[in-house]
Amino acid sequence: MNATEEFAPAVRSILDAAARRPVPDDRVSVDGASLSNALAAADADGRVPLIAEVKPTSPTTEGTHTEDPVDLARAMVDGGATALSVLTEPEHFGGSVENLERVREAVDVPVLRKDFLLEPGHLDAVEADAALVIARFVDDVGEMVTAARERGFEPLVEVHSETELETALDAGATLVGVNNRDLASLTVDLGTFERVAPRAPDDVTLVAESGISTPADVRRMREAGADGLLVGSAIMAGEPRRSTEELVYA
Ligand SMILES: O=C(O)c1ccccc1NCC(=O)[C@H](O)[C@H](O)COP(=O)(O)O
Repeated sequence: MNATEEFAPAVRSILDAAARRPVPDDRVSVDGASLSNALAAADADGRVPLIAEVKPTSPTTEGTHTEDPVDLARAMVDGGATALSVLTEPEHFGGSVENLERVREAVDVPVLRKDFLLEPGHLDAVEADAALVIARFVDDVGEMVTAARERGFEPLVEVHSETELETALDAGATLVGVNNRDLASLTVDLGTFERVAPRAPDDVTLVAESGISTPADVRRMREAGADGLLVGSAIMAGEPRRSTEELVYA
């Protein structure tokens, strides 16, 4: 991992909390549904392949959404979401492994575990279909990609720069998220995806993450090559079914 001094204080706090998390004794083994196949199927159906995020709060969100995560998840799926992302980080995002378990039980779409996983043992806290691996935060991306696949998760490797993209590809990632949010400063710039995406080979499934809030943003990311979009705040801020629909049929 890069020196943590370069990150915003909120991100340093997230990483400190993640490092303190206990590692479960038993290894998870799951027969996860393929997130990348689901994104491709939605695209073939003429829908925007959208991963809607159950995100109760965050360091850049005011207040906390207290609705039942299962109600939110069902509304997002009814609105046309191809897959869901569920925050499991408790201290800064109001998430939990219980939220993920309940949501995955209630819906019939792939569910991504959204958390700050620093070592293979952190993957063992809960079953999911896919797990986020943030290239900037792990010492060995290849080790995390292998560990995720060994457990049956599809790894979504998140990058923010061309260099991190190279690291992800060298690690064998086939599903890559380009985060428009700079985790050093927490600023969002959709130009990040536009800059990084052209460097990825065609056979990699590319997800544009963060800062997407309008149908125009959706079209912009799709034109830049996004095979999928990950949207949290904009959906949580509105009525979740309607705000999902607005983006899925952009
Ligand atoms: O969202 C934050 O405030 C945040 C702060 C610090 C580290 C990570 C953060 N977000 C993680 C995410 O990746 C987003 O939840 C996800 O991409 C959705 O973004 P958005 O649609 O902008 O809510």
